[in-house]
Amino acid sequence: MKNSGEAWPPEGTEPVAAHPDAPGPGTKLGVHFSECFGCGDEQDGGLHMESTVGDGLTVKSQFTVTEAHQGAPGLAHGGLLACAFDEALGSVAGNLLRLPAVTGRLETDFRRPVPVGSTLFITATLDGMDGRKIYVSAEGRLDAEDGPVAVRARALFVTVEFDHFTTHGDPNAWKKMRDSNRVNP
Ligand SMILES: CCCCCCCCCCCC(=O)SCCNC(=O)CCNC(=O)[C@H](O)C(C)(C)COP(=O)(O)OP(=O)(O)OC[C@H]1O[C@@H](n2cnc3c(N)ncnc32)[C@H](O)[C@@H]1OP(=O)(O)O
Repeated sequence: MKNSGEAWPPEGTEPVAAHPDAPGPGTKLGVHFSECFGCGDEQDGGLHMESTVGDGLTVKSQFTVTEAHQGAPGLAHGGLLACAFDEALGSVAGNLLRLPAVTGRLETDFRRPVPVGSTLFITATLDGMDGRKIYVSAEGRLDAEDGPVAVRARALFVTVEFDHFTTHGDPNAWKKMRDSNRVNP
């Protein structure tokens, strides 16, 4: 991944294999939580991203930019693009490792404007782990798998215990997510 700044992944990162129970290449991932801003189908203003496991340690996601996602007129808001990458990067970490984790650090490089009506084809890759630290990176191409690169991102996710979500979040929403059988705690 050609980002600016230091080497990626950092020294000390170890390669990882997908969890034996991780979904295989070609598996459509669906919605992990119906109210998630990134993928939820009960979140009207959300990004409604769709993701599929790719080859190797990748997840492929698509995000179509609508008028609800504008910053400048006719162009996607950079913060929402960062959100799309947070979702894609979290999906590759969570689905392939089957570990609960949260975003600790997220970097984005915006290389081209992303117009309303366009679709970003995002490929997120699991780069490795160092203890609780999970390193992931992604690039988003405009309107086709082989379109021009519009956004690159990389992130550090940190594994947490499940009580992170019930202690700091909404236990009832967590129960709703478990009951929907869309995530595997
Ligand atoms: C099927 C499922 C689908 C799942 C699909 C999911 C898709 C959804 C994706 C959206 C995900 C999100 O937005 S999550 C929401 C946004 N993120 C958050 O709310 C996280 C808020 N932050 C925190 O709760 C905390 O800071 C933690 C948990 C990240 C870390 O706290 P901690 O548990 O006390 O651990 P701590 O010792 O501080 O950090 C552990 C190690 O990580 C390093 N570390 C921590 N933060 C950073 C950082 N920003 N930059 C560099 N390094 C960091 C530390 O130096 C340390 O390294 P060393 O000493 O070990 O070397």
